[in-house]
Amino acid sequence: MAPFPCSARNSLNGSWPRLQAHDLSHTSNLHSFVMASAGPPYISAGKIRELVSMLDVINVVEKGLADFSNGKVVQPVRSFLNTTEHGGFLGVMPAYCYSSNCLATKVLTLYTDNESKGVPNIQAIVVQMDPSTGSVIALLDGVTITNMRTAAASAVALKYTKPPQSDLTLCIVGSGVQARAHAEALREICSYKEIRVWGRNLERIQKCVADIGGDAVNAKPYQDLRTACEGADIIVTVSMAKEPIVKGEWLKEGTVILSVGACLPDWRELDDELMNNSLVIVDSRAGAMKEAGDILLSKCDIYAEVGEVVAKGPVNMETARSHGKKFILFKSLGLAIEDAVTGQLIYEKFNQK
Ligand SMILES: NC(=O)C1=CN([C@@H]2O[C@H](COP(=O)(O)OP(=O)(O)OC[C@H]3O[C@@H](n4cnc5c(N)ncnc54)[C@H](O)[C@@H]3O)[C@@H](O)[C@H]2O)C=CC1
Ligand SMILES: O=C(O)C1=NCCCC1
Repeated sequence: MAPFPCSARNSLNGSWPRLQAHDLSHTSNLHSFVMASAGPPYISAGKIRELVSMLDVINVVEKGLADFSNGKVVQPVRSFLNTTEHGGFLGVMPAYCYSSNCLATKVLTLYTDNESKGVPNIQAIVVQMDPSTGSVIALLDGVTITNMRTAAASAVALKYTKPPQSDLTLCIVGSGVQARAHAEALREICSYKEIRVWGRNLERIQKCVADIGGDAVNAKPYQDLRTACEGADIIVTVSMAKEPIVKGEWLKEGTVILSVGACLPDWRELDDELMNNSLVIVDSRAGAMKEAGDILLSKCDIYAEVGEVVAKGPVNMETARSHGKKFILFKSLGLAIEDAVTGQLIYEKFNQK
């Protein structure tokens, strides 16, 4: 049955009035009563971190990506509108998947210089619905979900492309929110002899290094980007750059690049040499052909979707070399299904408590 009696919601203004006595006759369980009287729960950042681990999120995102590439997900390429006068964007990201029993939409805003205003550059809310009725079952903190599922998607890509050696050097390009989330998620997949963190501002790099775990995880600050990239086995780019900042000529053969920034068609983080020498794996071909500036402007080829790689098995440098490539690169743009499966997992754990 629906999680709340029809009469509990005011159909004119969509508000959630308090339960009326006569509604109880339609209400057969406590869950329905609570939903009807208080409206859908809001699951906060702190609660989300209590309910799910990064590994939990990596596991559901891996299945979500495989389902996506297998045609089991209904999801349009997201739509972005510009708030031109304020230099920002609003994005809407709906997804439905029968096999993961999830229906959700994320609404997000992307601004690039909110720091001076004391708010994050990316803000979001996830609206989770019951696929069988369309009823809203929860509102969830979308910033935490975005941080965790984005880093989880990169972790899935790394799981299927990781270099064979055991003591790896990870270079993180950017020292913001995603830098921290990626340090956490990528440590679930490999161990590192050094984690290099590059940024433009020493104080912020040092803060990021400390937040990641400092000496305990061999994290070190780097102020020169070329030095940070040279010799790295894995490079994750999580900056707000709009021009290419990482150059292919700096990298050693066999480097795995997880490219997370530059999510708009005229934004870049990586130069043409890097893109054209990489075996490129994307989260969504359709998304990449609309939004990925590094792919569109370098005119590089796309090898596969990461969900196809999950289904078929790991890709290594032998595959890359057989395609005439020196690097393996995952281009992440962010998919609504990643939010939907993560939101559903959090909602289910919330209800088990
Ligand atoms: N693929 C995906 O699913 C997602 C991608 N993103 C992208 O990841 C990137 C990082 O996001 P957050 O960590 O949340 O942002 P943030 O604002 O917390 O951090 C951005 C970092 O980039 C640096 N930066 C800003 N302008 C730069 C420039 N011109 N050159 C070099 N560095 C610059 C900042 O100093 C900061 O260290 C953004 O490009 C964002 O759009 C974010 C969420 C999801
Ligand atoms: O998928 C997301 O969420 C985002 N992708 C690109 C940048 C803004 C957030």
